Amino acid sequence: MLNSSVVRTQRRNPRPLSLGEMDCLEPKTKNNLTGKLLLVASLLILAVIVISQSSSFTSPSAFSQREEGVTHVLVTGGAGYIGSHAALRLLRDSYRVTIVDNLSRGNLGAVKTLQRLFPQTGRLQFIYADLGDPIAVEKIFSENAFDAVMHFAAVAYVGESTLYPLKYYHNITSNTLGVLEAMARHKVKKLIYSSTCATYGEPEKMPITEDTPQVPINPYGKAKKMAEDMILDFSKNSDMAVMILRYFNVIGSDPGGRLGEAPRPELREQGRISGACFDAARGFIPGLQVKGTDYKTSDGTCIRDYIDVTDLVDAHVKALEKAQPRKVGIYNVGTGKGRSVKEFVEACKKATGVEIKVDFLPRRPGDYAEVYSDPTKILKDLNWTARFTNLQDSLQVAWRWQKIHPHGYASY
Ligand SMILES: O=c1ccn([C@@H]2O[C@H](COP(=O)(O)OP(=O)(O)O[C@H]3OC[C@@H](O)[C@H](O)[C@H]3O)[C@@H](O)[C@H]2O)c(=O)[nH]1
Repeated sequence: MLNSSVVRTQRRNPRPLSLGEMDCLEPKTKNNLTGKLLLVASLLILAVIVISQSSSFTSPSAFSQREEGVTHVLVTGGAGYIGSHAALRLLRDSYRVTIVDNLSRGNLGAVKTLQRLFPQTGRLQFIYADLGDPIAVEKIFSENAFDAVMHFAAVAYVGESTLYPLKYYHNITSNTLGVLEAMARHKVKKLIYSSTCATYGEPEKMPITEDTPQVPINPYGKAKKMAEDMILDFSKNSDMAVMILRYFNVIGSDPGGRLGEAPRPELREQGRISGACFDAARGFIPGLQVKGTDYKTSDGTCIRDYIDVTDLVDAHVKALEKAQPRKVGIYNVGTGKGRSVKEFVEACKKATGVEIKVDFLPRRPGDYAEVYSDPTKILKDLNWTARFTNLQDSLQVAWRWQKIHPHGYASY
């Protein structure tokens, strides 16, 4: 729920937002009086902006034209955990970035942080829009000259996908189709697509190479696989440069402490192991629930390949640089090492310094026993390899941010 009709209009008719306007997108408070005061303040801010045509407001025209030597990247889902880290890296490397996000899973605080870090006109703009809205998507592509798209925007919880499969097919598969069609209409030449190891399902042979058959076993993996298939079919008769990155399990956060993975209390039941670990360490939940102890693995718990978000965004930038017209590159992005959930829990205890209580539960629907990557191809082709491979260190970096932001970007 957002706090003004202005905001609803904004999502239907998207345009870049200034920092002041972004305040209108903050979640509605439960306290009525505070809510009304916020609404009045927001409207006043909007009025001031409209009257003064604020000079600090990043000019949209800078984004509507190409500039020699500057690559303009549309980062969908750029307010989210991985997307915001990618935007930070792109901005650091002097790319021009347009973030599009519907803030359903993303965080305005991440965008504001980026705006504060990169206040220069023409570097970063934020558009509040839903990729499921074809009119909004067309407007975004017709008013901006993108050189590339990094398509992160997606719901991404395996457990949730088993409960609400249609949400996943809509948000992942259908929205990717919309983005792809808009890219084709507006001749955007490069696509870096966020795919997942969940597209492989439960392979018989480990480690997983890019040639391992994709047999997804949950709606999340199936929705991503269908999106991949659409992209691959389209690319057969297109000059688009395509890179499909299949991430393994992403952890960690910006070593500079500027960004992190904001907790999502409303999705706690379906959340990822890293979020559960930090919630348990903070005392927000009574303990960490290990879901499944009877898998055919060394200690009975699932094996995953945990990849640090800093390494992951590095893979994106390398993919962007190396993407070639009429070519598709498909790469696993992982460390090549499998760690059990029990090992993860031990690393989490050490990283947080909290003796977390652990409960052992039955299996979670949609889970596969063991996945870890063979990252040989990405090393060979893109000269990329994971550098942050110590689980405890990655969790410690993330914990530093989590401790300062127990309620995500809302808490300072
Ligand atoms: O509270 C929890 C959460 C998770 N787990 C277990 O931890 C393991 C990892 O689960 P997560 O939910 O963190 O991650 P998943 O492996 O299901 O998928 C993850 O990796 C691939 C990405 O593309 C997905 O977006 C991401 O959700 C599973 O075995 C799961 O059952 C728990 O034991 N307890």
